Amino acid sequence: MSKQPILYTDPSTDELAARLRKYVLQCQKAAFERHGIFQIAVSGGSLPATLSKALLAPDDGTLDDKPQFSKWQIFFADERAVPLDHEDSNYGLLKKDLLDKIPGTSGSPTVFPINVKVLDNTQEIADQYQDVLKDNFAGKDAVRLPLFDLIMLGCGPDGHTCSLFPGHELLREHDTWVAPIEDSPKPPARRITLTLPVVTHAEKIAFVATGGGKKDILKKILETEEGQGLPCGLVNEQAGDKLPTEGKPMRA
Ligand SMILES: O=C1O[C@H](COP(=O)(O)O)[C@@H](O)[C@H](O)[C@H]1O
Repeated sequence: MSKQPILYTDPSTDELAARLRKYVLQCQKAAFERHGIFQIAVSGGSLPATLSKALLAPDDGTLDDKPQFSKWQIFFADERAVPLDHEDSNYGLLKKDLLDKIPGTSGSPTVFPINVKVLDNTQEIADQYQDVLKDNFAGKDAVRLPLFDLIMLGCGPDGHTCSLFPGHELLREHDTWVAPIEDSPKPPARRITLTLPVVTHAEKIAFVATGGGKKDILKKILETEEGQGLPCGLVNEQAGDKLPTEGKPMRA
């Protein structure tokens, strides 16, 4: 059995949100100390709603730190090849659930959506998104892989994460940072995704999974050899000590 990731379980999304807030703010602090900005990648699915709950908690004066959104750069761990206002767009979801709700006084993050002018060409969307990453990660061509301060991931019921699906050839992609996928088993079929080496290279990685529907797949990922070969299992395996370590870990 491979080394286990640190796992936390919370009885409700409110408690999960509070824990996530604390964790994100720790990562923000560390990132500011390292380089003055906070560069993160986020997933779609259920994550934006949880993130919104975590980050937009009302300020009752008891919180010791706040998100300093004006120093945040937000990229997408994966995105679907659809217009940004389409219901399947991960950007659209983040905008609706989080970005549109950030109070004006909190500052605005810099957000990097895909270029919708090239929507018909998935390879071109991926190539241009990779260029966006190259432009925003110091050293540019000299950098082997972009170093996100934090990547927040979802876990699909089949064990997929980003748009990396079980058994798909993209799991073996090591030459590019951002790859197109034309045959996603979960609609829509055309998407782009960060590749596994980019995800596992991040300074910190957090899976955020909510709801009883995730119980079986999490058990499989954490407790079976088959599960370790699923995309979420591969991230766990390769990410090592990048997973959250603060607090008291619990088994599901
Ligand atoms: O298709 C996708 O699904 C995963 C998992 O979504 P969830 O609703 O089960 O949290 C998501 O992380 C990914 O970004 C999205 O494109």
